[in-house]
Amino acid sequence: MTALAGAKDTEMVEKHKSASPDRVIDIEKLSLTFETNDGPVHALSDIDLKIEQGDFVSFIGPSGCGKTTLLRVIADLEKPTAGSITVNGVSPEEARLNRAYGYVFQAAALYSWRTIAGNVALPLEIMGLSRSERQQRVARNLELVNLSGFEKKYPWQLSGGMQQRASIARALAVEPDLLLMDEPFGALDEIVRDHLNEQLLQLWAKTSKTVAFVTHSIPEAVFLSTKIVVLCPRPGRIYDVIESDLPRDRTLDIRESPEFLKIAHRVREGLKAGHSYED
Ligand SMILES: Nc1ncnc2c1ncn2[C@@H]1O[C@H](COP(=O)(O)OP(=O)(O)OP(=O)(O)O)[C@@H](O)[C@H]1O
Repeated sequence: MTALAGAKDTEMVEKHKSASPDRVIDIEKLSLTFETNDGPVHALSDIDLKIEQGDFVSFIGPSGCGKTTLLRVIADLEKPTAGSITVNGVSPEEARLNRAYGYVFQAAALYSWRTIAGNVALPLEIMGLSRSERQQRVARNLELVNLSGFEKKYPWQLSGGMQQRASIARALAVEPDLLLMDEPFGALDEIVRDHLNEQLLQLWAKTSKTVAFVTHSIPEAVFLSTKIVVLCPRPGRIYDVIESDLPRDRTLDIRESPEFLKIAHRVREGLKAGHSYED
Protein backbone atom coordinates (compact mmCIF):
# COMPACT_ATOMS: atom_id res chain seq x y z
CA MET A 1 0.00 0.00 0.00
CA THR A 2 1.35 3.46 -0.83
CA ALA A 3 1.73 6.05 1.91
CA LEU A 4 -1.01 8.10 0.23
CA ALA A 5 -3.49 5.22 0.19
CA GLY A 6 -2.64 4.58 3.84
CA ALA A 7 -3.36 8.21 4.70
CA LYS A 8 -6.68 8.03 2.82
CA ASP A 9 -7.68 4.88 4.68
CA THR A 10 -6.85 6.56 7.97
CA GLU A 11 -8.93 9.55 6.93
CA MET A 12 -11.88 7.29 6.09
CA VAL A 13 -11.62 5.49 9.41
CA GLU A 14 -11.54 8.87 11.18
CA LYS A 15 -14.59 10.02 9.18
CA HIS A 16 -16.41 6.83 10.04
CA LYS A 17 -15.53 7.31 13.68
CA SER A 18 -16.91 10.83 13.74
CA ALA A 19 -20.06 9.73 11.89
CA SER A 20 -20.83 6.96 14.38
CA PRO A 21 -18.78 7.52 17.50
CA ASP A 22 -18.87 5.01 20.34
CA ARG A 23 -21.50 6.41 22.60
CA VAL A 24 -21.01 5.31 26.19
CA ILE A 25 -23.78 7.36 27.80
CA ASP A 26 -26.84 8.73 26.07
CA ILE A 27 -29.28 10.70 28.21
CA GLU A 28 -32.44 12.30 26.82
CA LYS A 29 -34.94 14.48 28.65
CA LEU A 30 -34.16 12.75 31.90
CA SER A 31 -35.78 13.90 35.14
CA LEU A 32 -35.77 12.50 38.65
CA THR A 33 -38.06 13.67 41.43
CA PHE A 34 -37.71 12.34 44.98
CA GLU A 35 -40.97 12.16 46.88
CA THR A 36 -40.27 13.23 50.47
CA ASN A 37 -42.35 14.06 53.54
CA ASP A 38 -41.76 17.74 52.77
CA GLY A 39 -43.01 17.32 49.21
CA PRO A 40 -41.28 16.55 45.92
CA VAL A 41 -37.56 17.32 45.42
CA HIS A 42 -36.73 17.89 41.76
CA ALA A 43 -33.17 16.54 41.85
CA LEU A 44 -32.78 16.37 38.04
CA SER A 45 -34.80 18.09 35.36
CA ASP A 46 -34.73 17.68 31.60
CA ILE A 47 -31.13 16.45 31.32
CA ASP A 48 -29.76 15.87 27.79
CA LEU A 49 -26.19 14.57 27.61
CA LYS A 50 -24.00 12.46 25.34
CA ILE A 51 -20.69 11.00 26.50
CA GLU A 52 -18.39 9.29 23.98
CA GLN A 53 -15.83 6.52 24.48
CA GLY A 54 -12.62 7.99 25.94
CA ASP A 55 -14.21 11.24 27.16
CA PHE A 56 -13.27 12.62 30.54
CA VAL A 57 -16.39 14.43 31.70
CA SER A 58 -16.60 16.50 34.87
CA PHE A 59 -19.84 17.50 36.58
CA ILE A 60 -19.55 20.71 38.56
CA GLY A 61 -22.16 22.75 40.40
CA PRO A 62 -23.23 23.92 43.84
CA SER A 63 -24.30 21.57 46.59
CA GLY A 64 -27.67 19.97 45.86
CA CYS A 65 -27.67 20.49 42.08
CA GLY A 66 -27.91 16.74 41.45
CA LYS A 67 -24.32 15.71 40.59
CA THR A 68 -24.33 12.59 42.76
CA THR A 69 -27.87 11.73 41.74
CA LEU A 70 -26.86 11.86 38.06
CA LEU A 71 -23.90 9.55 38.70
CA ARG A 72 -26.18 7.21 40.66
CA VAL A 73 -28.68 7.12 37.78
CA ILE A 74 -25.86 6.12 35.39
CA ALA A 75 -24.85 3.42 37.90
CA ASP A 76 -28.46 2.15 38.21
CA LEU A 77 -28.53 3.09 41.90
CA GLU A 78 -31.46 5.48 41.24
CA LYS A 79 -34.25 5.21 38.66
CA PRO A 80 -35.24 8.28 36.64
CA THR A 81 -38.88 9.36 36.83
CA ALA A 82 -38.93 10.50 33.18
CA GLY A 83 -36.79 10.42 30.05
CA SER A 84 -34.31 7.83 28.86
CA ILE A 85 -30.74 6.74 29.47
CA THR A 86 -28.47 4.11 27.95
CA VAL A 87 -25.03 3.04 29.15
CA ASN A 88 -22.94 1.24 26.51
CA GLY A 89 -26.12 1.10 24.42
CA VAL A 90 -28.14 -0.83 27.02
CA SER A 91 -30.17 0.05 30.12
CA PRO A 92 -28.23 1.08 33.25
CA GLU A 93 -29.44 -2.14 34.89
CA GLU A 94 -28.02 -4.31 32.11
CA ALA A 95 -24.80 -2.27 32.13
CA ARG A 96 -24.49 -2.80 35.89
CA LEU A 97 -24.99 -6.53 35.48
CA ASN A 98 -22.32 -6.48 32.72
CA ARG A 99 -19.99 -4.73 35.18
CA ALA A 100 -19.65 -1.83 32.75
CA TYR A 101 -18.50 0.62 35.40
CA GLY A 102 -16.32 0.99 38.47
CA TYR A 103 -17.45 3.45 41.16
CA VAL A 104 -15.08 5.51 43.31
CA PHE A 105 -16.55 7.37 46.31
CA GLN A 106 -15.34 10.44 48.16
CA ALA A 107 -14.16 8.30 51.07
CA ALA A 108 -11.86 5.46 50.05
CA ALA A 109 -14.18 3.00 51.88
CA LEU A 110 -11.56 0.29 52.21
CA TYR A 111 -12.05 -2.59 54.68
CA SER A 112 -9.60 -2.00 57.53
CA TRP A 113 -9.22 -5.71 58.28
CA ARG A 114 -8.19 -6.53 54.72
CA THR A 115 -4.79 -5.78 53.21
CA ILE A 116 -4.59 -3.47 50.19
CA ALA A 117 -4.34 -6.52 47.92
CA GLY A 118 -7.29 -8.07 49.77
CA ASN A 119 -9.39 -4.94 49.24
CA VAL A 120 -8.63 -4.78 45.51
CA ALA A 121 -9.33 -8.52 45.20
CA LEU A 122 -12.72 -8.33 46.93
CA PRO A 123 -14.91 -7.61 43.86
CA LEU A 124 -12.94 -10.28 41.98
CA GLU A 125 -13.77 -12.83 44.67
CA ILE A 126 -17.43 -11.87 44.34
CA MET A 127 -17.10 -12.37 40.56
CA GLY A 128 -15.73 -15.85 41.26
CA LEU A 129 -12.43 -15.38 39.43
CA SER A 130 -9.67 -17.94 39.97
CA ARG A 131 -6.91 -17.20 42.48
CA SER A 132 -4.26 -16.73 39.77
CA GLU A 133 -6.52 -14.38 37.74
CA ARG A 134 -7.21 -12.39 40.92
CA GLN A 135 -3.52 -12.13 41.72
CA GLN A 136 -2.71 -10.95 38.18
CA ARG A 137 -5.43 -8.31 38.22
CA VAL A 138 -4.49 -7.05 41.69
CA ALA A 139 -0.83 -6.70 40.65
CA ARG A 140 -1.71 -5.05 37.32
CA ASN A 141 -4.09 -2.48 38.83
CA LEU A 142 -1.94 -1.64 41.85
CA GLU A 143 0.86 -0.96 39.39
CA LEU A 144 -1.44 1.32 37.37
CA VAL A 145 -2.00 3.51 40.45
CA ASN A 146 1.68 3.32 41.51
CA LEU A 147 1.02 1.17 44.58
CA SER A 148 3.17 -1.84 43.70
CA GLY A 149 4.92 -2.98 46.86
CA PHE A 150 2.04 -2.01 49.17
CA GLU A 151 0.03 -5.22 48.66
CA LYS A 152 0.50 -6.46 52.23
CA LYS A 153 -0.14 -3.14 54.00
CA TYR A 154 -3.44 -2.38 55.72
CA PRO A 155 -5.41 0.75 54.73
CA TRP A 156 -4.60 2.54 58.01
CA GLN A 157 -0.88 2.19 57.20
CA LEU A 158 -1.33 4.30 54.05
CA SER A 159 -1.81 8.07 53.57
CA GLY A 160 -5.24 9.39 52.49
CA GLY A 161 -4.02 9.85 48.92
CA MET A 162 -2.66 6.31 48.78
CA GLN A 163 -5.91 4.93 50.17
CA GLN A 164 -7.81 6.76 47.46
CA ARG A 165 -5.46 5.31 44.82
CA ALA A 166 -6.14 1.85 46.26
CA SER A 167 -9.88 2.44 45.92
CA ILE A 168 -9.31 3.47 42.28
CA ALA A 169 -7.36 0.22 41.74
CA ARG A 170 -10.31 -1.68 43.23
CA ALA A 171 -12.74 0.04 40.84
CA LEU A 172 -10.42 -0.71 37.89
CA ALA A 173 -9.92 -4.35 38.86
CA VAL A 174 -13.31 -5.39 37.44
CA GLU A 175 -11.97 -3.99 34.13
CA PRO A 176 -14.86 -1.61 33.42
CA ASP A 177 -15.00 0.63 30.33
CA LEU A 178 -16.41 3.40 32.46
CA LEU A 179 -15.14 4.91 35.69
CA LEU A 180 -17.65 6.85 37.82
CA MET A 181 -15.89 9.05 40.38
CA ASP A 182 -17.81 11.06 43.00
CA GLU A 183 -15.50 13.75 44.41
CA PRO A 184 -12.72 11.21 44.91
CA PHE A 185 -10.13 13.80 45.96
CA GLY A 186 -12.46 16.25 47.77
CA ALA A 187 -11.18 15.38 51.24
CA LEU A 188 -7.47 15.63 50.37
CA ASP A 189 -5.16 18.61 50.71
CA GLU A 190 -4.34 20.62 47.60
CA ILE A 191 -0.82 19.31 47.02
CA VAL A 192 -1.91 15.68 47.21
CA ARG A 193 -4.89 16.48 45.06
CA ASP A 194 -2.72 18.09 42.35
CA HIS A 195 -0.48 15.03 42.35
CA LEU A 196 -3.44 12.63 42.10
CA ASN A 197 -4.96 14.71 39.31
CA GLU A 198 -1.77 14.28 37.28
CA GLN A 199 -1.68 10.57 38.04
CA LEU A 200 -5.33 10.17 37.11
CA LEU A 201 -4.72 11.82 33.73
CA GLN A 202 -1.78 9.49 33.07
CA LEU A 203 -3.92 6.51 34.02
CA TRP A 204 -6.72 7.71 31.76
CA ALA A 205 -4.24 8.12 28.86
CA LYS A 206 -2.87 4.62 29.46
CA THR A 207 -6.21 2.83 29.77
CA SER A 208 -8.41 4.96 27.44
CA LYS A 209 -11.33 4.55 29.83
CA THR A 210 -14.32 6.87 29.82
CA VAL A 211 -14.51 8.86 33.06
CA ALA A 212 -17.46 10.68 34.66
CA PHE A 213 -16.12 12.77 37.54
CA VAL A 214 -17.95 14.89 40.13
CA THR A 215 -16.10 17.84 41.63
CA HIS A 216 -16.60 21.21 43.34
CA SER A 217 -13.25 22.49 42.10
CA ILE A 218 -13.02 24.61 38.95
CA PRO A 219 -9.26 24.03 38.42
CA GLU A 220 -9.73 20.29 38.91
CA ALA A 221 -12.60 20.17 36.41
CA VAL A 222 -10.72 22.19 33.78
CA PHE A 223 -7.43 20.36 34.27
CA LEU A 224 -8.91 16.88 33.95
CA SER A 225 -11.71 17.14 31.45
CA THR A 226 -12.43 16.91 27.76
CA LYS A 227 -15.96 18.06 28.58
CA ILE A 228 -17.25 20.07 31.55
CA VAL A 229 -20.92 19.94 32.49
CA VAL A 230 -22.02 22.89 34.65
CA LEU A 231 -25.15 22.12 36.66
CA CYS A 232 -27.42 24.43 38.61
CA PRO A 233 -29.92 23.63 41.38
CA ARG A 234 -33.67 23.67 42.07
CA PRO A 235 -34.42 21.89 39.90
CA GLY A 236 -31.05 20.27 39.09
CA ARG A 237 -30.36 20.95 35.41
CA ILE A 238 -27.54 21.49 32.95
CA TYR A 239 -26.58 25.14 32.59
CA ASP A 240 -23.62 24.77 30.21
CA VAL A 241 -21.57 22.05 28.49
CA ILE A 242 -18.02 23.12 27.65
CA GLU A 243 -15.97 21.08 25.16
CA SER A 244 -12.35 21.65 26.15
CA ASP A 245 -9.82 22.29 23.39
CA LEU A 246 -6.82 21.84 25.70
CA PRO A 247 -4.40 19.14 24.49
CA ARG A 248 -5.11 15.74 26.07
CA ASP A 249 -1.50 15.40 27.10
CA ARG A 250 -1.37 17.98 29.93
CA THR A 251 0.76 18.78 32.94
CA LEU A 252 -0.17 21.06 35.84
CA ASP A 253 1.69 23.97 34.16
CA ILE A 254 -1.22 24.25 31.73
CA ARG A 255 -3.19 25.94 34.51
CA GLU A 256 -1.20 29.14 33.86
CA SER A 257 -2.09 29.21 30.14
CA PRO A 258 -4.62 31.70 28.69
CA GLU A 259 -6.61 28.81 27.16
CA PHE A 260 -7.01 27.18 30.58
CA LEU A 261 -7.99 30.46 32.23
CA LYS A 262 -10.54 31.14 29.51
CA ILE A 263 -12.31 27.82 30.14
CA ALA A 264 -12.10 28.33 33.93
CA HIS A 265 -13.69 31.76 33.46
CA ARG A 266 -16.57 30.28 31.48
CA VAL A 267 -17.16 27.63 34.18
CA ARG A 268 -17.12 30.33 36.88
CA GLU A 269 -19.57 32.50 34.95
CA GLY A 270 -21.87 29.49 34.50
CA LEU A 271 -21.75 28.70 38.20
CA LYS A 272 -22.52 32.33 39.07
CA ALA A 273 -25.38 32.63 36.61
CA GLY A 274 -26.98 29.34 37.63
CA HIS A 275 -26.71 29.85 41.37
CA SER A 276 -29.33 31.52 43.52
CA TYR A 277 -27.79 32.95 46.69
CA GLU A 278 -31.21 33.03 48.31
CA ASP A 279 -31.05 29.23 48.73
N1 LIG B 1 -32.68 9.69 48.48
C1 LIG B 1 -33.06 10.97 48.46
N2 LIG B 1 -34.28 11.32 48.94
C2 LIG B 1 -34.71 12.60 48.89
N3 LIG B 1 -33.98 13.62 48.39
C3 LIG B 1 -32.75 13.33 47.91
C4 LIG B 1 -32.24 12.01 47.93
N4 LIG B 1 -30.98 12.02 47.37
C5 LIG B 1 -30.75 13.31 47.05
N5 LIG B 1 -31.80 14.09 47.37
C6 LIG B 1 -31.92 15.55 47.10
O1 LIG B 1 -31.72 15.75 45.71
C7 LIG B 1 -30.98 16.94 45.47
C8 LIG B 1 -29.71 16.60 44.72
O2 LIG B 1 -28.85 15.87 45.58
P1 LIG B 1 -27.39 15.41 45.15
O3 LIG B 1 -26.79 14.69 46.31
O4 LIG B 1 -27.47 14.69 43.87
O5 LIG B 1 -26.64 16.81 44.93
P2 LIG B 1 -25.11 17.10 44.72
O6 LIG B 1 -25.01 18.11 43.63
O7 LIG B 1 -24.36 15.84 44.54
O8 LIG B 1 -24.72 17.75 46.12
P3 LIG B 1 -23.31 17.78 46.90
O9 LIG B 1 -22.39 18.61 46.06
O10 LIG B 1 -23.63 18.44 48.21
O11 LIG B 1 -22.83 16.36 47.05
C9 LIG B 1 -30.74 17.57 46.85
O12 LIG B 1 -31.74 18.52 47.08
C10 LIG B 1 -30.86 16.39 47.80
O13 LIG B 1 -31.28 16.81 49.07
